[in-house]
Amino acid sequence: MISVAVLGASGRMGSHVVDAVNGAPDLELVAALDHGDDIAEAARAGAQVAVDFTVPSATEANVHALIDLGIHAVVGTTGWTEESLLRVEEHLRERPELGALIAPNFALGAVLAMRFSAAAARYFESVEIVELHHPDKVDAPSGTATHTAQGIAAARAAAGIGPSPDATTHDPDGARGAVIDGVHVHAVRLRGLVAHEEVLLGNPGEQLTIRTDSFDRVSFMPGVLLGVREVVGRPGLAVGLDRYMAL
Ligand SMILES: NC(=O)c1ccc[n+]([C@@H]2O[C@H](COP(=O)([O-])OP(=O)(O)OC[C@H]3O[C@@H](n4cnc5c(N)ncnc54)[C@H](O)[C@@H]3O)[C@@H](O)[C@H]2O)c1
Ligand SMILES: O=C(O)C1=N[C@H](C(=O)O)CCC1
Repeated sequence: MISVAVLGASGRMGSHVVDAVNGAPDLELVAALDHGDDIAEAARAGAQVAVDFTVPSATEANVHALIDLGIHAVVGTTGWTEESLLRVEEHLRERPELGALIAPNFALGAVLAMRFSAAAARYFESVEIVELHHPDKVDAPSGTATHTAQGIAAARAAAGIGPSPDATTHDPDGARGAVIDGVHVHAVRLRGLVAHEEVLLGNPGEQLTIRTDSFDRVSFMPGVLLGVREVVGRPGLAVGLDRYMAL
């Protein structure tokens, strides 16, 4: 039995995680904490793993606190940077028995879409990303789109491919979107959506579209539970659920 605490337990994702943990025969929910609660309560309750679905401004501090408390971390909250990930990696070296999984998207379809996009990237001249989410989301572009762009850019760089062609010289209103590692990312916020992403890859005369849709937050739960079960045996930092999957 793995004892689990949930941080952000009252939120859209956290409340689903509470239900998923309660429904798993091999997991026990020992703490459901939200804003204003003392994170040390997770340790007092005996948590081995804490799942963090909070806010980008709080998640890094939560992970450092969990490491100090001797608790493995499974993190879905977005907003991570190369620098904040490095700080966690360094902190974990002080506690070599602990693991932390930080994953921008736990939906299996999204994990595969990120992998497929990186695999396809070297074969296409042009690539752009459109991410589409519910309008209550506080961050843009999405963590998933950022991670997807980084994977695509790394694959293109490794293959010696230059930037996507783009003749734009006049764009005073930013219509070409954000640019992450050279990849244009467009963010849509629309009532009715949950979490969606399209990767558009173009060549002369052809297009490949890789699309993933989460229609319901239950789609993230198998990945979260996989992370909880695996993190206890995988010390160090892992970024992306694919690190725990045999892909
Ligand atoms: N990785 C994934 O698969 C995935 C999926 C969906 C959402 N997300 C990300 O998860 C995060 C949460 O999304 P959401 O839709 O559940 O947001 P939400 O606003 O519904 O929930 C966030 C919760 O965190 C609480 N909170 C804020 N600061 C806290 C703190 N310091 N300690 C404990 N709780 C705190 C809030 O009170 C709230 O209840 C976002 O960053 C989002 O992008 C990731
Ligand atoms: O609903 C959100 O917020 C989501 N956030 C993640 C992201 O930013 O990529 C994952 C999808 C849902």
